[in-house]
Parts: sequence; C-alpha cells; structure tokens
Amino acid sequence: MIVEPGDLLAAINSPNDLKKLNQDQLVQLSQELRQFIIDTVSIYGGHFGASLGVVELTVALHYVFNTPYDQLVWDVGHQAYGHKILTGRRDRFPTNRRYNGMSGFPKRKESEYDAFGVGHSSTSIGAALGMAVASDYKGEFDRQHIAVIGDGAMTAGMAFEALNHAGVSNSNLLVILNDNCMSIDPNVGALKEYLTDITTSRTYNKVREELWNVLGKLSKFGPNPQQIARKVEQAMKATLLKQSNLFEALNFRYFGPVDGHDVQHLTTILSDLKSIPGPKILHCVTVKGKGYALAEKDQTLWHAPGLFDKVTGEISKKTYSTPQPPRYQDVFGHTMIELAEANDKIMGVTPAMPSGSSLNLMMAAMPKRAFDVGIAEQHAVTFSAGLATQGLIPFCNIYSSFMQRAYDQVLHDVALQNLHVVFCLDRAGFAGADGPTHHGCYDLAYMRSIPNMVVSAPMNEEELRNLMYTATLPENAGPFSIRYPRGEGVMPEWRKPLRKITVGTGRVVREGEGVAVLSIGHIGNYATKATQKLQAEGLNPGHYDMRFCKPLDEEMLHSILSRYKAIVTVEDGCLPGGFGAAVLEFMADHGYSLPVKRLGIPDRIVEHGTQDELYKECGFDADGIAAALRELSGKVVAKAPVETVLL
Ligand SMILES: Cc1ncc(C[n+]2csc(CCOP(=O)(O)OP(=O)(O)O)c2C)c(N)n1
Ligand SMILES: CC(=O)[C@@H](O)[C@H](O)COP(=O)(O)O
Ligand SMILES: [Mg+2]
Repeated sequence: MIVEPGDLLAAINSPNDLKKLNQDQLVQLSQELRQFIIDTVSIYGGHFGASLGVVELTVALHYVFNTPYDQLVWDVGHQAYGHKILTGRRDRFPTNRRYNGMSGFPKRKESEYDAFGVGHSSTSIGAALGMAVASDYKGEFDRQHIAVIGDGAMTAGMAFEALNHAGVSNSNLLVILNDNCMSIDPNVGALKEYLTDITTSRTYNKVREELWNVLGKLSKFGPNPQQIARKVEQAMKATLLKQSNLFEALNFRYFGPVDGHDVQHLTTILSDLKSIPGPKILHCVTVKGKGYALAEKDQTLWHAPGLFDKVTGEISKKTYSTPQPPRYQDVFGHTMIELAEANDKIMGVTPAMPSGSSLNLMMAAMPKRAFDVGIAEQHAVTFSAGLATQGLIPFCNIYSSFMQRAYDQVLHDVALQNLHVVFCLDRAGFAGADGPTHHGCYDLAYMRSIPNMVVSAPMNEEELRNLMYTATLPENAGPFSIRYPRGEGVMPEWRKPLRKITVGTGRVVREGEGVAVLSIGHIGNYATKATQKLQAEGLNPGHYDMRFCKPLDEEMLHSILSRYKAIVTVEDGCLPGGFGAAVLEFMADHGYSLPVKRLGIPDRIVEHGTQDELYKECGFDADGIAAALRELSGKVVAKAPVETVLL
C-alpha cells in the first residue's frame, strides 16, 4: 500500500528544500507531515503519539538550524519519525521497523542527519554536550548542538548528570525540553510537578508577569521603559530566577514555557536562541498525540498502538475461535497480585513501565505496595535493595535491555549484601521491531556472573508463576532473577495452583537417545517443535528444559552428558557467557568430551524484525534447532563446525 505525501511535503527531500519555504507555509507543511505519519503508522505500525507531538518542533528545528552540520540529538528517538521523513527517508518510511527496513530510532549508519544512535532514554544531553565540547576543541564555534528531551526522559539520573556537567562547561548547547506531561504512562515524580508548576505560572511566570505590571506603571515616569525593563529583567534573572528556576540554578539560561505547536513562533525563538552562547534550555509545552483526537485522549494506548483504522480509530486485533495464551507480562501482573495478597512483604517496582510490565495491575489494586519510580533503572534497583533491608520482598521488574543500566546496582547494592530482591526481566531475548537497542540479549550472561544470583527462565506461563512463587520463599532469600520474553506464552489455561520449584532443577520434556537439546526459557517451545520434526523423521532426540542457568542442574547434566552422544544448547540470549557457555564450562570442569552445538544470539549486532524472523536469521527457530540436531546425529553432513570439548 502506498501512502502519498501532501504537495508541500512531496517536495521536501532534505532540510534544504524546507528552508526554501516561507514561514507561512510551515503551518501547512506541519499538517501534511502529521497526516503522513498518521497514514503510514496506521498501516505499518510503530510509535505514534510522541512523533505527532513534535511535528511543529521538528519542522522548526530543521527550518532554523543547519543540520546535519548543526547536531540534533533526539532522546529515545521514538518521536523522530518527522525528522526521518524530512531528512530524505520519506519514501522508505513504510519500511520502518520491518526486517531489512529502516530503524524505528535514529541511527548514525542510517543517515548523516542522525547525530547519535538512541533507543534507551536520557542520553541526549550528555551526547550533545560531548559534541559541543568537541566543537570547542576543534574551533568550530559556529556549530550548534541541540538535545531534544522529553519530560519523562528528563527524570533519569543520566539527564541530571549531563545538566550538572553542562552548567559549568560554557559550551554551545541547546536543550529542548519537550514537556507533554507524559512518559509512556503518565509521568511521575517531583520534577514532573515542578515542570507543571512553572508551566502553570505559579512561580516563574508569576514573577515575570508582576514585573511587567510594575514596568507598565514605571513607564509613565521615565522616557525609556525598555532600558529599565532590560535592567530589571537582568536583575531578576540573576536573583529571583536563580532561586526559583531549577535550570537557571544549574547555570542554564531558561526560556519558556512556549507553545510547542506554534511553528512560526518556534522558528522565531529558535533563531534568536542561535545567537545566545552557552548552555540554554527551551521549555516547550506540547500534547502527546497532537492532531489525532483518540491519541490525545488515551496517550498511553496510542504511544505505540499497533495497526489501526485511521478513520474509525479501531486498533486491529486478531480474533480467534479458541482461548489464546496470555502475554507473559500479564501472567507476571496477575501473579504479583496473587502473591502479594498472600504475603504482605511483597512489593512491586517499575522504572516507568507500568503498562509495559503489567505492574499497573498491582499499582491499581495495591497503590501503597507498587511503585513507578520514573525512568530510573539504577534507582529502581537500589530502592528495591533498601526495601529488602527492611525485610520486604521487592519484585523489581525491568526490561532486560534497560537493566543493563543498573548492573552495578544489582551487583553492589543487592548481590554483595545478598538481599532478597526478585528481578523480573521482561522483554528478554529478541525484542522484535524495536531492534538492537531493545533486544534483551545479555542478561543471562551478565546475571550469571554475579555471585549469589539465581538465574532462571520459564518455558511457559505455569513455570513463570512457579518461579515467582519460589523466589519469595525464605530458603531463597537472596537475589533471584527470572527472565521472559515479549509476547505470549503457550498455555491458554495458565492459572494453575502455585507450586515450588527446587532451585537448580531442570525438567525432562522428553527422554531420547543419541542427541539431546538443552533449552532455557520460552525458546524451549521451539526446541519442542524441532524434536517433533525429528521424531517424524524417525529420530529420537531428548529435550530438557533446564530452567536455571545458575545454579545448573548438575545431576541432570551428569545424566545427560553420560547418556547422549552429542548435545545442542538453545537460548534466546547472547552466546558469549550465556547458558550454552555455562554448559561448556560444566563439561570442562567435569571432564566430559562430546560434540556440542550452541544456538543463540551470535556475537554481533542483530538488527530489527519480528522475533521469528530474527530467530530464523540466527538459526534457532524450530528449523534451525532441528537442523542442528540432525547434523549432530550424523544424518546430515555437517556444514558448520561443531564445538567439541576435548580434555
Ligand atoms: C532507559 C530506558 N528506560 C525506559 C525506556 C522506555 N521508554 C521509551 S519512551 C518512554 C517515555 C519517554 O517519555 P518522554 O521522554 O516524556 O517522551 P514522550 O514519549 O512523552 O514524548 C519510556 C519510558 C527507554 N526507552 N529507555
Ligand atoms: C521507545 C521505547 O523504548 C518503548 O516505547 C518500547 O518500544 C516499548 O516496548 P514494548 O512495546 O515492548 O513495551
Ligand atoms: Mg513526555
């Protein structure tokens, strides 16, 4: 399906074309750009509300600044669709987030206009500051550096760290705070309240307003009220604003709040700001989902709604005649409530992903026991550690890839003190269309290296529930991680009674002979399909759902390694340091010598696509697993070398 741009948009192949328009035409261009985003995302999917909210800002930025020489850094990048469309990628936009198509986030290798690769939040100010300092060093004093950051992203420690540095750097940095009062869910925290406060004029604007009233009266007495105004404003900035404005206190010049949907006014302000040196911040107030009524109304749902009918607003849903398995995140959300009802020590923590993790269910049911702490993964972990010191049992739910930020907190604040914190790592393994910034490739490897940590992964909903329950038991009162993927499990009937799983025990899926596959987590269901294929071919492979990457089920491993001739390990995680590596270490430590083929995410960056496309690409979809088993069982001549542990 082809999506046609409007007349003005059709003529824009780069920001140079945009600069040929007069200021009056920018309103129409903004409308066309917004419509193009609506038309395309409704058919092809992707993030939605955030890009609609910055249409005018995007047009104004590319109109005023000399990109790509001036460096424009988008925070997170989920709002950068307009930027991509205006910078030569309009025709490719329908391939957004699809296999081999363009990335859903700015990416340096995709375009020279993408000054910095993003996906994880709150990096923009630090990166733009680095660019600004580099420009100073190189003598490129005419160069502008702009970070566009949302109010949600501004809540993260990284953003504060960068502001703190920028405030004393004197570098040419413009931070645009895109304040729409929303993260994915409603934004939270004291900073949000502060921004609302200055936006609604309770402090800064009140002072400014009163000043202008006084000046109006003064002008009756003097010949040059403008001069007086300037002097008083300077005095006001130096004293009152320093005290009343957070950003001014950090040596930023603060401008705003301004209407982020008035494209003409924005171009005027941005042009003025170009000539003001040093760190400065422009506070833009915008509406997430602007211009699409339903998206303005339910901003969380329309953050990334999937495909929809742009006329009726109906979001596509597959219909089935039989009950379908739930999403793992929902199993987590409902089980949290069940566990917390039975055990008053259990608490829930999420860094800004209540809907994404389904902790919102517990937040609604038990508001005093479940917390959204903002985009603050490090804090989420240390806060959980603090709760645990007081005998509580926090479940800290963080997407696997976002947890990378909090590695030190897991190690230093939780594991070193052997605190009872349960980490639920959602979106573990390939995330799909979000791509490499969001793939949860590394958690098995990084958790496995931490002393005291239990590292587990359920193969289905029932195991997830049982692992969650097991993690709360007094005998397991230490750090405990449970990883599961994005999407649905495999059990339509999943609400079974909770049962303890002994830590470090695997599960026999099927006994066989010759070759065996050892899987960890949900990907084991693909191994099941693979073994079924081979049975149809007359082979008899074994399959073991190991459940724990640490501690390994040593008894089961001894039994497998002494009975089978070759094994395949499968994980939806990185091969270096992961589950297969753990099995190899065990074999080396215990003197086993047999062929092993490890399947998992290779040691390279894997781009975006559906999860199934990526499993296939990396050779661990059902066909890939079956091929590995076949190869090892000697039915097919080996193409790729297998690893043999010889001692
Ligand atoms: C480190 C990290 N944590 C969480 C996320 C998930 N996430 C993506 S966008 C977003 C909300 C960002 O809010 P804001 O910066 O205000 O942008 P808006 O969507 O409102 O435009 C969140 C929590 C992320 N990308 N990176
Ligand atoms: C941009 C971002 O980081 C989030 O919007 C992310 O795409 C959410 O992923 P899920 O759709 O898996 O919750
Ligand atoms: Mg926001």
